[in-house]
Amino acid sequence: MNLRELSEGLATGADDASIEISGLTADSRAVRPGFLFAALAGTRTDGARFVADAQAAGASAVLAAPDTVLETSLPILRAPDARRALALMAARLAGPQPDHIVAVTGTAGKTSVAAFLRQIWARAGKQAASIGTTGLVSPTRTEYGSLTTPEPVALANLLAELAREGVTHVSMEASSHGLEQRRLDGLTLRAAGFTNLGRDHMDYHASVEEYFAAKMRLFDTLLPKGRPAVIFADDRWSGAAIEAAQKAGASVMTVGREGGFLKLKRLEHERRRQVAEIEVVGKLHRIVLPLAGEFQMSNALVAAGLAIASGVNIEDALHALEYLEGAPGRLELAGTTAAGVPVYVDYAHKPEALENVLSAVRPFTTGRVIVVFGCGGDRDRGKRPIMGGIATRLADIAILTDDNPRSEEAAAIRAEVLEGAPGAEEIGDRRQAIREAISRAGAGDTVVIAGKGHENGQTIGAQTFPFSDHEEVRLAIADAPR
Ligand SMILES: CC(=O)N[C@H]1[C@@H](OP(=O)(O)OP(=O)(O)OC[C@H]2O[C@@H](n3ccc(=O)[nH]c3=O)[C@H](O)[C@@H]2O)O[C@H](CO)[C@@H](O)[C@@H]1O[C@H](C)C(=O)N[C@@H](C)C(=O)N[C@H](CCC(=O)O)C(=O)O
Ligand SMILES: Nc1ncnc2c1ncn2[C@@H]1O[C@H](COP(=O)(O)OP(=O)(O)OP(=O)(O)O)[C@@H](O)[C@H]1O
Ligand SMILES: N[C@H](CCC[C@H](N)C(=O)O)C(=O)O
Ligand SMILES: [Mg+2]
Repeated sequence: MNLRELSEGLATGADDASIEISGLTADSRAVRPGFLFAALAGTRTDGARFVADAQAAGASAVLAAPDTVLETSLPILRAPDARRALALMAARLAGPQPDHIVAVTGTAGKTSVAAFLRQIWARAGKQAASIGTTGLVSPTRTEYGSLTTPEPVALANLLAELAREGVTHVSMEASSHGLEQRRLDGLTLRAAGFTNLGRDHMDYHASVEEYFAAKMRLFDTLLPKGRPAVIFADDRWSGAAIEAAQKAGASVMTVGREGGFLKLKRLEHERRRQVAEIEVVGKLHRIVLPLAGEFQMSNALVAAGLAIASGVNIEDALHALEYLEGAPGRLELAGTTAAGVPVYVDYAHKPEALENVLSAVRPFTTGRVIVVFGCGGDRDRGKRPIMGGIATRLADIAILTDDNPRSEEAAAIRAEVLEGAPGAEEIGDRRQAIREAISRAGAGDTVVIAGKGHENGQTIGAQTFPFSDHEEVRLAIADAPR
């Protein structure tokens, strides 16, 4: 595609039809001959500093914001919102995307909703894929991912590839970083969803209001007017989300106990399943959800709402809930000890998630709830004592351990968690902590290993060492004295 076709209506300043553009990137290190390099200001540095590198690597043009100072002989494209222009150009260059793309945002539940929606679609006979924290799952492949919302160029290429492979339905996670950084701006959404808002990423967003506003970009900027916004109705932020979506001209469908479209009338918890009565347009449906934890019922309702919003009929969408499999590492039963103690692995690495998962196991625990938890380094520090408080308040035994310390001193992270968790025991070595929890558990107890979920490595300093909570649980159970 030439520079004129690529930039028409998106950026100005250079529209040379004789320049062929072979690819796009915002990273000078990824530039190949014929690429357009987007020089973007970031959180640590400014892409403008790397224009010479990009040119040396063969870049044919540069895209930048109006006020970015650039020293280069390359043609320069300017756009008021250069990140958005990059996403739109990436989509234009990559080619057609699947017809039905649905994105879900919220502090917790995105991965689960995206996975559930893919499963509902698949059961309805659609060629469906999901993209998010746990990677890509499509009818033909499963790939581990590193970001919750991939970067715009990678995302546009992946979507075009999926479309070529025959995928028609894609569910995606929209993280607040992804929304704020315009990673999803090149997508045309059929519908969008909201689960809840809690504390997270206060290192990145200046305030909760700003964090919420970033999430609302999904409705006010990305979702075409008149399309369905499926909103979980029982959260503290539901009212504000409904208002934002309505203001943006979306067709709002609410789900949950307070839901107007899918209304949860009754819910009975069993150890490994829940029985729900859901009212839809005046009719009551009885559903057995084969997953534990009320939050999974909430996620299932959002997913069913989105499936219906994207064309699945009501009966089929609700019936599909009876076959749902949890996303990997989301309140996932990783093993059962000789004494019959269930050991769950869960990705709770933020306050509300930890609170929810510990509350979810309480109803079917006759003995003690034992939790192994920690906090990652180079992330929101404010959540550390809060999570410490939740663990000691809601578990009978709280064992504090390391998550991914990244560049931080692990002991210093633990010290910050301990400020809010005076009663917690401290075992830095995660493997040891898991073994200790399992060896102490007796009949009637429940063990929760929180924080890392599906992750298959532990990042200490700049290195990631192979580590799986699932594997450690299995080994600990196998080695435990009977
Ligand atoms: C904090 C954050 O979100 N950073 C993202 C952001 O980087 P940035 O623009 O701030 O990067 P920067 O280092 O300041 O560099 C500025 C620019 O110079 C460019 N550069 C830099 C060096 C060089 O040699 N050449 C060059 O061109 C960079 O490519 C960049 O475009 O934009 C980059 C390009 O899109 C992202 O890769 C990067 O994500 C990093 C990898 C990251 O870890 N992000 C995490 C926090 C994240 O996005 N998480 C969310 C949410 C997770 C959750 O909800 O729990 C996710 O969606 O995964
Ligand atoms: N609807 C919900 N309400 C509260 N907590 C939830 C909900 N859904 C999931 N959780 C908790 O949050 C954890 C992460 O769930 P999930 O991966 O589905 O969310 P996410 O929004 O994708 O999170 P992340 O941004 O970390 O990828 C779960 O392991 C569980 O502890
Ligand atoms: N997408 C999240 C994952 C956190 C996972 C947790 N195990 C941690 O390391 O804090 C983030 O980058 O903040
Ligand atoms: Mg996720």
